[in-house]
Amino acid sequence: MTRPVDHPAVPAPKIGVLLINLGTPNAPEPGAVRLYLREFLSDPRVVEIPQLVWKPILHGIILRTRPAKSAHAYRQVWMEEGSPLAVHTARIAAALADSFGPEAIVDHAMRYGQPAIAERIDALFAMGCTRLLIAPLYPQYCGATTATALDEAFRHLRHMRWLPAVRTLDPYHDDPAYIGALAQSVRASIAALPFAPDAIVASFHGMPQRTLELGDPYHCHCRKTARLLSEALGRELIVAFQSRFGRAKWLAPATDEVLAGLPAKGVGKVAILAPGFAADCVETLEELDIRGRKTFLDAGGSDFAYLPCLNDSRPGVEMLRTLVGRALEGWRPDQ
Ligand SMILES: C=CC1=C(C)c2cc3[nH]c(cc4nc(cc5[nH]c(cc1n2)c(C)c5CCC(=O)O)C(CCC(=O)O)=C4C)c(C)c3C=C
Ligand SMILES: [Fe+2]
Ligand SMILES: [Fe+2]
Repeated sequence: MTRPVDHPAVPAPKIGVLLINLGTPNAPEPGAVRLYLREFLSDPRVVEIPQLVWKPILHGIILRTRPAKSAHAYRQVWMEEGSPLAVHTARIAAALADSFGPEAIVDHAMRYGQPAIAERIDALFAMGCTRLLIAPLYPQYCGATTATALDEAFRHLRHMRWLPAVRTLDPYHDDPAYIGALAQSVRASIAALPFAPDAIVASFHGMPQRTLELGDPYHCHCRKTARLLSEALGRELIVAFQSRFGRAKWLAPATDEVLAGLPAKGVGKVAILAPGFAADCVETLEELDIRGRKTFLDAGGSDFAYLPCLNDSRPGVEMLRTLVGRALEGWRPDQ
């Protein structure tokens, strides 16, 4: 009879915190943008029309025309270190690095492109993490963002023999820590402006109206964020939805139409923020700060300010420290 062998000393469990954002091209060039769009727009969580109908449109039209147009947009906002979304997401992860004790490793991944979710889960596991918090950096839940990030993580976990214990970060659209961070950030940005805005616009990324009708909570989450932020600021916010894509009806009102209509309503000075984006990216910096500004000024507005996302600002990082810290409760021996 063989005697059971004692298991070698098991080290204290380590925690991996994996922040996930959307992903972005490697370069502001049509080829790199095409690769990125092909992966992103082939995801059935993002484009919810039958693949048999969608694939010929994607490959026959979109991927032939959009990469050059989008590359132009990316070029205008590209930073020395890379795409703004990648740069800000990496900075957020770096700022959180030592926040949860020596047993926790903070890392980041992208749903599309690099660093890939599978690769970072493997790296965390190789570093000894037997507990994993998957944290999609989307305050408002949407199938097209939150769910697909989680899908991808679980798809990879399926192949692992020895699974870590897994938790996921809740959407945080109505969390007082998030609303407080937004309010603090907006107040500070507005105090630094050379003008007092007549109106503040909260612009969220849009999605098809049909997705709302199918039961996705994203629209309700956006509305609730805006209501709570408006209460915290003690002033009205105009809610709008940007980044319309394709021919279907998207959530209304559209940000560009709202901006074009404000001067005729007596709003000459406007400030705009994008509370649904954890990090500034092409959608905020090019679509709002460059194109939105032009739309508003061309329509007769006199002053326009784009208020930056939370990024790795002090209130933004403090907010994530609170949310992630709470999600790790009971896992950290130092608590
Ligand atoms: C923040 C939430 C987001 C939702 C909801 C969302 C839905 C969604 N997006 C598209 C199509 C595109 N989005 C693009 C860029 C983009 N989208 C988000 C976030 C959400 N998208 C971010 C953070 C970014 C920026 C990426 C970057 O590299 O900086 C693009 C690519 C840019 C372009 O070509 O215009 C497309 C296309 C759909 C169809 C969709 C559906 C619900
Ligand atoms: Fe998008
Ligand atoms: Fe856009």
